[in-house]
Parts: sequence; C-alpha cells; structure tokens
Amino acid sequence: MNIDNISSASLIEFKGTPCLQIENQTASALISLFGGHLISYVPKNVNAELIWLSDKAIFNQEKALRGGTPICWPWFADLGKGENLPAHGFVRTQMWQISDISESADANNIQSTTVELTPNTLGLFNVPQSLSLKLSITIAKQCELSLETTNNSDEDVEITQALHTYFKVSDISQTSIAGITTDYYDKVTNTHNNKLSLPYHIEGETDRIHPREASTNEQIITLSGIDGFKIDIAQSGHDSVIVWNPGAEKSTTMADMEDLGYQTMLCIEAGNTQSTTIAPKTSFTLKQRFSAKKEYNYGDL
Ligand SMILES: O=P(O)(O)OC[C@H]1O[C@@H](O)[C@H](O)[C@@H](O)[C@@H]1O
Repeated sequence: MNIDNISSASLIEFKGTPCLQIENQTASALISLFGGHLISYVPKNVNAELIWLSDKAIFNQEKALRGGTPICWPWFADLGKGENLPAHGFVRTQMWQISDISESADANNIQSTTVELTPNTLGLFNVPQSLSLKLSITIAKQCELSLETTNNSDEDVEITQALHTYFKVSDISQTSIAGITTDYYDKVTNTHNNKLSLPYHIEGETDRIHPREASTNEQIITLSGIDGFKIDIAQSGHDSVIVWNPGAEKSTTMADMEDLGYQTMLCIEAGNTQSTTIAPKTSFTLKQRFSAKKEYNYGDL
C-alpha cells in the first residue's frame, strides 16, 4: 500500500527487516512488518521507551522477535490442536502487509496515526481459511493494539490468542503491579488456584495466568517503580492476564535474551487462554492500550 501521503509514517529497514516508522506530535513508534510486531513506542509526554526489545533479538525473518508485542494467534502457547505446532501460533513468524493507514486529530487538534495490518498467510496447520485477522495499531498519547478475528464461515470457530507485550522497566525487583488480584494458574509449578500476595512484585521466574477481574469491562493494570513514571495498561476482550518474566536462570538458557535481560522487562499479556468461540459471520476483538504518566515526588511540586 502507498503511504506517501501519510506524513507521520515512513517505511524503513531496521536490522534488515522492513518496518513502519511513525513519528507524530504525540509519540513515535516502530512496527516490524515481520510479525505485525510493535517493537518501539515512545510517548512524548515522558520521552521514554515503554517497550522492551532484547538486544539479542534475532532479526532473520524466521524466528519470532524477542520483545515488543508478539501476536499470538490462533492459539496461545501450546494450546493449538495437533502435534508439533509452533508455540503461540503462526502469525508472529510471517510477513504482514499494511492494509490501511490514516491520520486524524482530536478536538484539541492532537494528532494520531492508525495503521491496519494483515498477515500474508492464514489457514496454516489446518486452521480454517475462512478466519481472517486484522491488527490495528494507533500511535498517539496512548498506544492501542486491537486484534480483530472474523469468522466468515457458517460454523463456530474456536481460538486462543494473546497480545504478548514486553514492557520495559528500570529494575524488575523494584517494579510493582496493581490491578491484578485474582488467584492464578502457575505454569512454572503447574499448580492451580494460587493465592496472590499483594502488593504484586516479581520474585524469580514468573509465568502466571490470572483470570480477568470479573467486575470490569476494561481491566486497568498499572506498573510502577519505573524511573519517574507509571505505565497504565487497559485491556478488554480478554479472559486472562498472563504475567511472564523468565528470571535469572532461564534467561541464560535463551539464545535471544541477554543473561541480565530479565531485570528490565515484564510481560503483561491480554489473552484468551480459554477457548473463545466465534460464531459464524461475526468478529471478536482483543485490545490492549497503554500510556505513561509522570510520577511526581513532593520535592517536584
Ligand atoms: O519463548 P516464547 O515462545 O516467545 O514464549 C515466551 C513465554 O510466553 C508466555 O506467554 C508463556 O506463558 C511462557 O510460558 C513462555 O515461555
């Protein structure tokens, strides 16, 4: 698609991979067309990177990128039906194309840029061809990712999925998470109904699936303890929040992660880990939106 008339967007190569760079009045961002994968988001109000990308991420257009927002679809982790399926589905490891891009301004004339992306190939691994997928990313004071699955067939289709965002934190041992309170399934110990001790801090390898908070349409999760600002994450359409940090030992076994990489990242994922049924001729949307706000000390006032 021709993006020449969109002044806030340009196509560039980053580490040999085609990417869409967005720079507008409120933020800048980088989206890899391999994976339809957000790899950078810098809102101007804090002028800091919110997204963690591994220095050792492998940009060979085959392996999923370590960091950013991998799109896990049409299954999360190993929940695909069948033998020898790739973890987290097959769209994070293929090229996507830009299907639409637009700029708009709100009532205060604050600019935003929205890009729509679609994966090049669907219907792999016996997944029905009749499913279609569209990712919209809006870059503004907030970054919004919206993943819409449409079932064009005459039968129900079941999927699992996740927007698997790696947030950049200054020091994982000082980071706290608010807005998640539910008992969790611990993937590290394979145990259910674990009680959370609050405040929520990460201590060692963490791989948890929390059912979403029942009483909210949109679940708001706040990360604090980051140098000078907080990150607010709003999620909807999800049934679970996945919290993942590989911890010290596992980091050293991962080829695309620095040994100390775990100290500056935290995955907060909007997911559907229970089977989600999409009725014929309907669409289902999973969303995650995030922004940063400055934290003031009394001394600053
Ligand atoms: O290494 P991958 O396939 O990108 O997955 C990273 C992690 O993704 C998380 O969503 C899973 O809960 C973890 O179990 C997994 O280790």
